[in-house]
Amino acid sequence: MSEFTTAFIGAGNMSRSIIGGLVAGGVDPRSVSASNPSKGPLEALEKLGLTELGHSNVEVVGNADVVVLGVKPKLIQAVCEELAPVIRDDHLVISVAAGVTADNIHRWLGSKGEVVRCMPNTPSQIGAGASGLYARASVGDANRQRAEEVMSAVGVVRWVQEEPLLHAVTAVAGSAPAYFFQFMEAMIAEAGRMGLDEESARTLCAQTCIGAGRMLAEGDVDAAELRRRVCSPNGATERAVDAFSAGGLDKLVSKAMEACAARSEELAQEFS
Ligand SMILES: NC(=O)C1=CN([C@@H]2O[C@H](COP(=O)(O)OP(=O)(O)OC[C@H]3O[C@@H](n4cnc5c(N)ncnc54)[C@H](OP(=O)(O)O)[C@@H]3O)[C@@H](O)[C@H]2O)C=CC1
Ligand SMILES: O=C(O)[C@@H]1CCC=N1
Repeated sequence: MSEFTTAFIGAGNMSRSIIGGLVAGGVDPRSVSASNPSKGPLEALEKLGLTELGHSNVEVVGNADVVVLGVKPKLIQAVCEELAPVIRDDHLVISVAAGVTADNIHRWLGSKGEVVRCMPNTPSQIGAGASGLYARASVGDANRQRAEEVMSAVGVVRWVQEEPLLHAVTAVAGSAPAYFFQFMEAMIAEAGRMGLDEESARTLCAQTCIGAGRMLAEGDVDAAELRRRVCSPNGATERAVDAFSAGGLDKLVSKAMEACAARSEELAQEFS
């Protein structure tokens, strides 16, 4: 990655995941700064080798080239207004907040900074993230490239040309690790009821999830065909897949993703 400095405002789950991924990927931790009101999250970052840590958002921005807004959506306006005096016109400001629009962020920053919205997910922490990016029309090529460079360092990136598509990115990637965790929780619990010890159930389940994900990501075969290849006619898998279909899995997934995207849209309205 090219040389630049990045300041994270808010050091909670998502910032920590991105910083963890950047550092694990070879970014010099001294080129990353972070601010947070409470000490706990900063102590976790100290363990990653970060030295520029503090409680003042303004001070932490210092001379950073890139500013990442990692606070909850309801705090974005206050944080932007606080940062407005130190944001330059050419600053790249990346917001990971769900919903909150790029135009609002730019306005709250005093109409300064080149604002890119990002919808990342927590697997960024291990370099296996999946992020959607959207840039305001005024963002120059250099900062578009830099935003992509930051997020590519922690996973795969896709640009969306229309901002509302970030709601879909939230539903399919930002929030989605939680769906898989919930699915795995249920699988591990059932494997336990069937008699497997917890460690074996967890290891076998997690590895199966990784393996299935990699087959889809790395091959040129679609998910439906990969599923069919596991289902021997009148075999064991078919019974499981039939049970999912009879239980309305497709509809349930649509309903869950629609609810997720709808909440993301609501956040955009609530914090405008
Ligand atoms: N978690 C996820 O999987 C994802 C989250 N996001 C987005 O990331 C953002 C952060 O979410 P997440 O990391 O989960 O939330 P967290 O609550 O884990 O982190 C938010 C952090 O912001 C800190 N904070 C509170 N007030 C301020 C302030 N005024 N200035 C600076 N920092 C402050 C909090 O500190 P303290 O605890 O001391 O109050 C906390 O550590 C949200 O906008 C969310 O929409 C996007 C994609 C995925
Ligand atoms: O739950 C949320 O609102 C955030 C956005 C995506 C993941 N976490």
